[in-house]
Amino acid sequence: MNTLDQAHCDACRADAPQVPEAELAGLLRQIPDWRIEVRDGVMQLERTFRCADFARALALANAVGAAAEAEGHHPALLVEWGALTVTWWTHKIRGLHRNDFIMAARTDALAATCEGIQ
Ligand SMILES: C[C@H](O)[C@H](O)[C@H]1CNC2=NC(N)=NC(=O)C2=N1
Repeated sequence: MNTLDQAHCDACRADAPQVPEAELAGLLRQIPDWRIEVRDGVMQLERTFRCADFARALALANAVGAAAEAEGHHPALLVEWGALTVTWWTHKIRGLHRNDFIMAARTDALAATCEGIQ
């Protein structure tokens, strides 16, 4: 079975189902460094990466942005000196889709290739 970071996003439709509660725990176990945030009733996946400086936070943001463009699924990115906060959710369904877990795993894989990122 494909691991999450090797999977690709489905084109997400407005009537796509959110990840069922029963599947959340299993998916979260594959991205243990991410946390669930709920904002305006919308469940989101979020992780802050410690970076050596602003340039490395920006470099990781650009790498995640390129992956997002390739997959047609986009995060919120907060770039700060020394940190990048990445937040994934599916706007169309105002919640979490499997795509968000795929892209969180892909974000971890990208961060692992960037030096100066923890
Ligand atoms: C038209 C475009 O493909 C869609 O609006 C995509 C773009 N990227 C997206 N990204 C995220 N996170 N959620 C979406 O619903 C979404 N929709």
